[in-house]
Amino acid sequence: MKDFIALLPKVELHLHIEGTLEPELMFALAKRNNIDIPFRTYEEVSAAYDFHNLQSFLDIYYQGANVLVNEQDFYDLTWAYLLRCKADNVLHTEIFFDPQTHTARGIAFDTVVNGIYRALVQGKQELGITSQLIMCFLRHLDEDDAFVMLNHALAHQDKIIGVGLDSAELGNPVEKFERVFQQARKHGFKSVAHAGEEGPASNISDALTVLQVDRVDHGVRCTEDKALLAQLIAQGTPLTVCPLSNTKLKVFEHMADHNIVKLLRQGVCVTINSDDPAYFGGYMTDNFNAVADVHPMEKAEIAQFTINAINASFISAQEKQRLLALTHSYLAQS
Ligand SMILES: Nc1ncnc2[nH]cnc12
Ligand SMILES: [Zn+2]
Repeated sequence: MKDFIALLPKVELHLHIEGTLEPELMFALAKRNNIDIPFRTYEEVSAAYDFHNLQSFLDIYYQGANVLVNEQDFYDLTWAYLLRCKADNVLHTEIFFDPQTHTARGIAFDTVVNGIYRALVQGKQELGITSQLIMCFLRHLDEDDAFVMLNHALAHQDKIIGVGLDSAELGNPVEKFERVFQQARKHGFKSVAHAGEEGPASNISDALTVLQVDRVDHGVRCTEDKALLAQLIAQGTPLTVCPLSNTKLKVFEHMADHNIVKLLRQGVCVTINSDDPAYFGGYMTDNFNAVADVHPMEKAEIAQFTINAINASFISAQEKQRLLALTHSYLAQS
């Protein structure tokens, strides 16, 4: 099955670009920008990446992002991720970025977006990988700050397809962001939100009713509410699930406990994604393998994750047809 997974066409819908910062690039950028980081060796990094919940990860993740200063740094980060996509046969990717992590340190919004976007344009030209950008609001910050970001995003609407919501779920209900999401939707942005990762199933319902999101990021705790689960199936609401992230952050103790395959078989539109691959131990192919290793599946079931991701993506109907045809033909040949 490993060979089948390696060459399977893939679409990624849940990827934080700041979460692709590999230790090697972190060291190089720290040196280039003269930034102090608390690690000197790979051993120190891997010891620090021993997370017990979401917050213990977020503390390290925001600290790592401090090495990103200039446009070239954001370009280098994104280009390195696109090379991983190429290696994993990811044909299309929808990438989150967290501007507030950078503007709070005095980095201009334009520096962040322009650096990332330059790599994405090159990725399309040289690697044939298509992409979209989704700007996330940090849910531990306030509404005013989110509106400042939305105004920045409006000036870059040619580059940004949607808005999202990430960071600490517990203690930060979505109501704070109802108006900013409403405004974003009025301007034509798509919307997504992290919900039901660490927080209860009611956070998923709130993301759907209060924020009216097009997709739910994670959403794995939907099984705690049978009516919600039935609604997700009936409405075909996509969940962007991140298996290695979930076990690293102890949402599930072991991959064998993970509910993604059960959800797939129940007819939920679940997809496989890497979230913050530099921190969680793997990119797309690694995530597919981690699931398939302990949850035996037919090839058609594994390919269904890609089919779901294509259908759930923010690409044109024509582009969806092209990717679906590629995936079906790969499955038929193998
Ligand atoms: N898994 C995750 N949950 C919430 N916020 C995040 N930011 C980066 N990764 C995240
Ligand atoms: Zn995430």
